[in-house]
Amino acid sequence: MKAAIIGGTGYGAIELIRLINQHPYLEVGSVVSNSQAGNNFSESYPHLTQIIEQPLETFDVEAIAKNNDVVFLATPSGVSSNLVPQLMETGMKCIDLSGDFRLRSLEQYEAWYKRTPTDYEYIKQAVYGLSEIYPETIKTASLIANPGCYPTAATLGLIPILKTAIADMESIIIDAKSGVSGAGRGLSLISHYAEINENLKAYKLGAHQHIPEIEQVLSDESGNPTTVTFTTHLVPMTRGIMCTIYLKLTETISTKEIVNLYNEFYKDKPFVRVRPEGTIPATKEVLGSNYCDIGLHVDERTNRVTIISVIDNLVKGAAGQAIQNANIMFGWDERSGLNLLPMYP
Ligand SMILES: NC(=O)C1=CN([C@@H]2O[C@H](COP(=O)(O)OP(=O)(O)OC[C@H]3O[C@@H](n4cnc5c(N)ncnc54)[C@H](OP(=O)(O)O)[C@@H]3O)[C@@H](O)[C@H]2O)C=CC1
Ligand SMILES: CC(=O)N[C@@H](CCC(=O)OP(=O)(O)O)C(=O)O
Repeated sequence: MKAAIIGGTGYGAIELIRLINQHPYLEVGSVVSNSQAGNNFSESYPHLTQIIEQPLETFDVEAIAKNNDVVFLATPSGVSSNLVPQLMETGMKCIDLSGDFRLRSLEQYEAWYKRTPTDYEYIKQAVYGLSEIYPETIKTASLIANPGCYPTAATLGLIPILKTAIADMESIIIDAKSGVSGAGRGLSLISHYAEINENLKAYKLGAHQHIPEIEQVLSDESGNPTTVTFTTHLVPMTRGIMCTIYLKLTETISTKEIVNLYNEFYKDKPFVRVRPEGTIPATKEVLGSNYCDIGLHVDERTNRVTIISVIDNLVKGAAGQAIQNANIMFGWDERSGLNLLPMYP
């Protein structure tokens, strides 16, 4: 099956190509670029010389529909919302990595993304692609809103405990850190070498576009309107996200019991690894892989639990989860093309 990739020279696209290139049922089809159409792909990414040698194409809906079976959009928010309706009209299935189809409320989208939302018709059709939690709806979807990188790590870390009666729902704090590839390939002051090297920055306090996305998922999964305090930080590394999550417990429970609870919740989910009591995951332990690793610790003095959830932002946080969703949509083993050992060191 051929996969078209839009936003061809960005980091999400290049990661999709890496994964599709070794997928048993998918192959790289059209690679579409707004800025580099006509150039050879390996001019943008010389590390793929003699591996992906094909011209970057302009966005031509008919050609994409004729030559491909599925489309991955690795385009920014505000761009995907223009392209997806055109692609869907041809009957193609779309998996969108941007935030354009994730929020059910148009008002929330406008308020947090500061942009005009897409047509509600498409929001209604979009299925939120958190693979471990919504496999049944993903199976029948025509449009997947692939989750944001921070929301993937945060919600996978929180959902099992929110399903119990032991979580104080008003006490959730998510302290999140990302490597700079999370900001994409485009140049910006925040990720400029001299600005981020040997530096640690908090950003978008109380204003991050992932706040309503996290709250939407947690509200759905807990059955109660849920708010969170969510703070993002940029750290001087290339890949990786760590969410350190704190919440108060309403009952006494040991670390061992909570680890058991998470193990039970994720027992059939190959990409979530719950760490044994006493071991705490680090970003490097999931680097280049589709794993989300979760570590847990109950502080019996304060009756708070600390949850550490780590992913590679470009894999489980973007392209890897998009492939996992394609696997579920097309009825393949969800691990197809994703049997990647983390790269260490
Ligand atoms: N980086 C990450 O860790 C994650 C990213 N995402 C989301 O995935 C999407 C892609 O992100 P990422 O690859 O990192 O970003 P990049 O900035 O690296 O790439 C986005 C690409 O989209 C294309 N593009 C940019 N502006 C326009 C435009 N106006 N019209 C058409 N195409 C345009 C460009 O490629 P070209 O000129 O070749 O078309 C650009 O390289 C974004 O929506 C992002 O929010 C989601 C989760 C994690
Ligand atoms: C490090 C960094 O800058 N990360 C980005 C994540 C962007 C992203 O992937 O978000 P959407 O897909 O929701 O647009 C940020 O914090 O905005």
